[in-house]
Amino acid sequence: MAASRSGSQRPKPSSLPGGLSISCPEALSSSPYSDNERQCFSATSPMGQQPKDAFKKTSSYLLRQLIHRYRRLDAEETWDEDEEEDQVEDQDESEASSESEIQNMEGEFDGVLREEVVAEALHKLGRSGGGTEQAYLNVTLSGCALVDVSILRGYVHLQKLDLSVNKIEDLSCVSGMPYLLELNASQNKLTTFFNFKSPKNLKKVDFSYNQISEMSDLSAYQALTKLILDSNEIEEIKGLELCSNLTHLSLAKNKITTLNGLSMLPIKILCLSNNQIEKITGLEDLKALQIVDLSNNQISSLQGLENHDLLEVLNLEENKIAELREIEYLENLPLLRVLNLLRNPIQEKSDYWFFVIFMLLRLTELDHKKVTVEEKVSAVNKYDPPPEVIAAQDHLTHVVNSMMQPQRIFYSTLPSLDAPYPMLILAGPQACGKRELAHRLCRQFSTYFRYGACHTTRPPYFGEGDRVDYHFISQEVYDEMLHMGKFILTFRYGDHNYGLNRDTVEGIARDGLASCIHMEIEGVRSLKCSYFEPRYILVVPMNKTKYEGYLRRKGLFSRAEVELAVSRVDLYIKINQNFPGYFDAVINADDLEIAYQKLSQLIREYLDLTEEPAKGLAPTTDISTSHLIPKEPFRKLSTLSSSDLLDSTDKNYIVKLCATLSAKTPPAERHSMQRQHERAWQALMGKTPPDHTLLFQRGPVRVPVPVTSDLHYFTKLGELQEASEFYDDDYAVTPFGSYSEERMKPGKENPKGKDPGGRENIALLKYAALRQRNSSQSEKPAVPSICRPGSNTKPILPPIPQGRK
Ligand SMILES: Nc1ncnc2c1ncn2[C@@H]1O[C@H](COP(=O)(O)OP(=O)(O)OP(=O)(O)O)[C@@H](O)[C@H]1O
Repeated sequence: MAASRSGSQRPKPSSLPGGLSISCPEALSSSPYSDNERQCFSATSPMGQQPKDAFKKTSSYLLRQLIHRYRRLDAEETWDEDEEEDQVEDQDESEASSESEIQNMEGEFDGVLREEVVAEALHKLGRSGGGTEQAYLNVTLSGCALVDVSILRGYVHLQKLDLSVNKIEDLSCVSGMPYLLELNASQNKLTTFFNFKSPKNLKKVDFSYNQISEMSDLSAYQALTKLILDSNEIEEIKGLELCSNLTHLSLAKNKITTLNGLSMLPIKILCLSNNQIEKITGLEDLKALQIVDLSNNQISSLQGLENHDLLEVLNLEENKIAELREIEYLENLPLLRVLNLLRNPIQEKSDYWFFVIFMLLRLTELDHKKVTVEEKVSAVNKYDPPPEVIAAQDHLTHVVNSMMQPQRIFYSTLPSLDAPYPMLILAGPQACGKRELAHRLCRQFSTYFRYGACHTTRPPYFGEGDRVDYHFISQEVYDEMLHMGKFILTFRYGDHNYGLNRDTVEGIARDGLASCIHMEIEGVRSLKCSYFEPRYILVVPMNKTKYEGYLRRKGLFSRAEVELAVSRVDLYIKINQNFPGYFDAVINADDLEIAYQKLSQLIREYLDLTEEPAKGLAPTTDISTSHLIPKEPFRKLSTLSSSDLLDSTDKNYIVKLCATLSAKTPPAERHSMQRQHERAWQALMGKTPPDHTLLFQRGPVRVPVPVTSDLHYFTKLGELQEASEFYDDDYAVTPFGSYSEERMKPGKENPKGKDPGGRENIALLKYAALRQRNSSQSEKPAVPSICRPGSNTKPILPPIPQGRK
């Protein structure tokens, strides 16, 4: 018998008692032996020919064992770790009921493990630890109501021992198992901790759901990799110092208050949920931590987690974390992907969700919810918006603020067939000389440009003139202007606000001049969101050392201001490199004189002031403009060649393209726009049109209309011409304004006597019929109102023509 134990060999019955197979047929089919094993066993074991009466004695134990196993298999199908507690309860109930069943069948069980039961529970035949024999390596005796398992002491080849869900108080039998690798003694009645001589290679131990109250020295268990001690009564972590292979430690549902005794361990998975921990101290040296569960504790700060670079999953559900700033401790954890902060006071913060996502952009799951890309983008836009978003927000603010004020027509928005209102923007870092360049340019080309002084809250430097360089205003005035929608764009630089006032541009536009303004890149970005389409010239010092020296010598700026300005040089150069065409031209500001010559040359080209088109940007010495013959205030872009259009680096491609396309606008459309333009100017000059609409007027206006029947001209803007097409004169009289319904009747004579035979009326009827047909075929065109209500009110803003926003 001793030989059979030491070999972990068990007798294999050739047949089971008949009564057993009838009462529990599934138990037989769930027997762990394969045919192969059986053959193997009978071939190697001297116990293979066990006498039949031995089984009669043990049949009741086998029955117990099989019923337990049957129930366990049944329960395993629905096993879920999250429901562990419930399962344990169910299992307890199941144990109790199976126990009573058995007791009913065979009387009281004394809890002593017998050899026959072990024989049935052995499985996994393999080479023994010594490598010399075939032996059963595993035994599963879970849920057998065992109290005394001392018989196992002789099973020296066991590698895996499952004694879970029993009533065991003493595990000293394990001392006789030198090859044991895994021990599951969960759900027993153990009060002592590892009270057996250490199996040298013991790796995984589960002592959960026992009554252990103290951890003892485990220095003998150096091979230990996984230790589960959940649901005990442990108050202090200790004895683990020499467990140099321990990677998984679980001490959930104990009475631990501090995280001591864990230093220098290679723990990757640490579970300390449902304890009484208040501070995360003592984890500093656990550099391998990957998964940490500290849920259901009393933790109020995340301090102590900031250096765990390998941390991937962190569960802090149901703690006392209240402040958003606590998230900063997790900010630099590069691998953190899953975080649970449910049921913490921090959840009540209004910014909680997006703030945490923003701080921990690598998260894939927060509070059991997947973090989407859209949420990450929103979080970034909220807390650290990219420059484009800042510019869009700035633009939006000014549009909304200005829309809330009474509307009026702007000179700078007047429709034009050729190009939008001309503006020149000099962009570059602070004090690079762009302001001086702008002033010189406006002096030289004073019939074309005027300097547009921005508003600023900064005090003037010595020598600066109010309204000459800036409009110097107080913060209160600035705020007031902002709320009144006065600005086209604003920008905060250093401690001061800057803004481009719409009235500044309007004043210059009213005088028929182009605006020349200098600003930083933020202003450029915001302006690019608007309908303005200026030319942007980048003025940037290429020699940073020289630039820095110049700033220092100026004596106006603090060290930090100088550093900021110099650092922005690279920003400008980078933008110019990364976004070709972002600036229409770039001028090196290292030498301001050369820079000005280049600028002036460029402007003459733009204005088409030279007889010969400029070849390159070689500096010119004579910059007097008296000999120049300006053809037009701004060169007609529609005359540009296709090579001009392809050259998008130094000219505004879109403007040229639109201008070229506009050259192909049908004549009727052009006439309509001309009329619009004319009307808008009249309105600006204070002349209120007699009718509300710009297109249909009462007074006859002579408009050249080509004779054609092409219905293509039936556009909203060309409605006037639609009707005119039914006349064959070159010049038609716009009819609607002076026609009453009475006049529309066929046969009625034109009061001016110009329509013999009612041709005009017929034309109008045809037109009405065509409009009707047109409206039923496509989108509904607005039927021209002959007399709109409220026609004596102020004119509305004219629509912005194609090519503009
Ligand atoms: N409305 C604006 N939007 C954006 N940037 C602006 C605006 N107004 C001024 N700036 C820029 O803010 C920066 C700081 O202005 P500051 O008056 O201190 O410098 P500056 O002496 O005018 O510089 P520079 O001589 O290069 O024009 C300058 O680069 C200026 O061009």
